[in-house]
Amino acid sequence: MRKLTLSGHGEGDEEMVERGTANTKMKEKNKVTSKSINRRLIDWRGVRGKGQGAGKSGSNSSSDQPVAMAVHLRLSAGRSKFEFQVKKNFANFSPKWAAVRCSDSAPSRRRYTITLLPGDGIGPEIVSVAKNVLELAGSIEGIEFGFKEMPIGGAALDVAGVPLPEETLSVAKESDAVLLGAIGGYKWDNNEKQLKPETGLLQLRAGLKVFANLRPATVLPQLVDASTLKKEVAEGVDLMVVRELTGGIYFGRPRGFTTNDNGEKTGFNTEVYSSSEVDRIARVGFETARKRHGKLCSVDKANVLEASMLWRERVTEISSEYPDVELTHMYVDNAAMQLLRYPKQFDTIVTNNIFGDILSDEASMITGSIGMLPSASLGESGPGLFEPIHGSAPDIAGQDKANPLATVLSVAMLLRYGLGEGKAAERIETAVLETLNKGFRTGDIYSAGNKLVGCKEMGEQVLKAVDSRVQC
Ligand SMILES: NC(=O)c1ccc[n+]([C@@H]2O[C@H](COP(=O)([O-])OP(=O)(O)OC[C@H]3O[C@@H](n4cnc5c(N)ncnc54)[C@H](O)[C@@H]3O)[C@@H](O)[C@H]2O)c1
Ligand SMILES: CC(C)[C@H](C(=O)O)[C@@H](O)C(=O)O
Repeated sequence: MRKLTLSGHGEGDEEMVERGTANTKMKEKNKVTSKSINRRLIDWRGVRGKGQGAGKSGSNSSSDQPVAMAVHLRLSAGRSKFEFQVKKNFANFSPKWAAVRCSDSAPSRRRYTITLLPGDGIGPEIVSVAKNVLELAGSIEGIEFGFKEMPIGGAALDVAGVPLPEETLSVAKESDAVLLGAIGGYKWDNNEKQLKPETGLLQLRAGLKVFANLRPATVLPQLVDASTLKKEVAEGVDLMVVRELTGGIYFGRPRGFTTNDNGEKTGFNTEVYSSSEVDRIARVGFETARKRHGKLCSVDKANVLEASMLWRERVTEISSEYPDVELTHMYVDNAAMQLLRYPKQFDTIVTNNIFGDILSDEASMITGSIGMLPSASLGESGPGLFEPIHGSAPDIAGQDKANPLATVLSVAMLLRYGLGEGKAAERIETAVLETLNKGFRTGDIYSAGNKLVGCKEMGEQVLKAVDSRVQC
């Protein structure tokens, strides 16, 4: 199988031809209807904290904790294939006191294969914590996991010479869900394009066809003081960025380097979207908004860019399928400003690949830290990809300073959206809130009066909180 390659040197390039052919095939394949999206993404419900009111659907968390996770979205029926390609001795991976419990009382045991991609920098530290939490919450709910750890990014470059070895992609494709830490680091920053860790991540997203990236940004009541915004601005913020993930300027052709008429080196990229690509992400945006508070803001740059003009045209067209959702449009420069001025005006934002990348990082700081924000990337079929939105944080790697909660919450998204295991997901989210209620804080979310802990200790505390809620 030939891998999708990402670098190029302009028109006529072989890789561009390959991409062009793929695009034509995609056009035929990607006639995504709201029915088919509903098949995969059903029952999205806003879950609000105490005193914040229920979501539009009227659902409330069953927990009595001040749950304020932005949106809970459940996948339809569980997976049908439970093959275990990988046999592992789970005892070696379990946290020291987390034995499998309640197995007799669990209605049925389910098994899933998870691909772990720790990656670089803080990636291995945070994935190790999240894996333990996943295993414990799963065991309590009668779920067994088979894990296969594979290299990606700089770690893969070091062992295999490429940022996404073919085996990593095929193992990921065969699994039920993929958990990624982060990729990248100083060591590989000056590598040529094809040999950058980031290229491996983009190849993974393209290979898994995960076009819809959900990035919830919720200001938890416990962390309102960690926000860099004033309390009255940050308090109660609960928004979801729906980012298109496999198109736009990240993947558009032509791209590359050339020399202009003055003999100067130039670099160029192409922002390109087809109608079907916009339509399918727009529908995910509308479905998300419909299950939250019924407000969708489409962010573009339609005053300047043709790709954004098409984006706005298609989103407006698709809105006729969702008369119950209030659609607004905003230019990205204004959206960046409005996020800081009055973030509570946003419910669901749908936007392209690059604007979503930037706006979700911006939104993360409203919540206190980028170390808190999880994400789920989903396609029409196949395994989802779950990762924190932050990077490999090389400045703190190996120092036990990383906040593992974004990855722990990504594991909750994996359970809910990737496997349809909502109870286990809720167990983890509640445990995170309890841990914060007890005052445990990593450095990035620390404020006076709380207990400063490292990555490992934070993980141990979340495990204790998961464990304390066992009811056999
Ligand atoms: N999905 C990914 O794997 C991903 C995402 C973004 C950046 N990157 C890569 O990561 C590398 C570093 O990029 P960057 O510095 O621009 O962004 P970054 O997100 O890695 O770090 C930005 C800042 O946030 C802090 N930070 C990030 N995550 C944290 C956590 N969990 N706990 C505490 N603090 C945290 C870092 O210490 C740093 O000060 C680059 O190679 C970049 O390409 C990877
Ligand atoms: C590392 C990079 C390729 C990636 C992106 O731009 O999508 C990152 O910023 C992210 O948000 O996951």
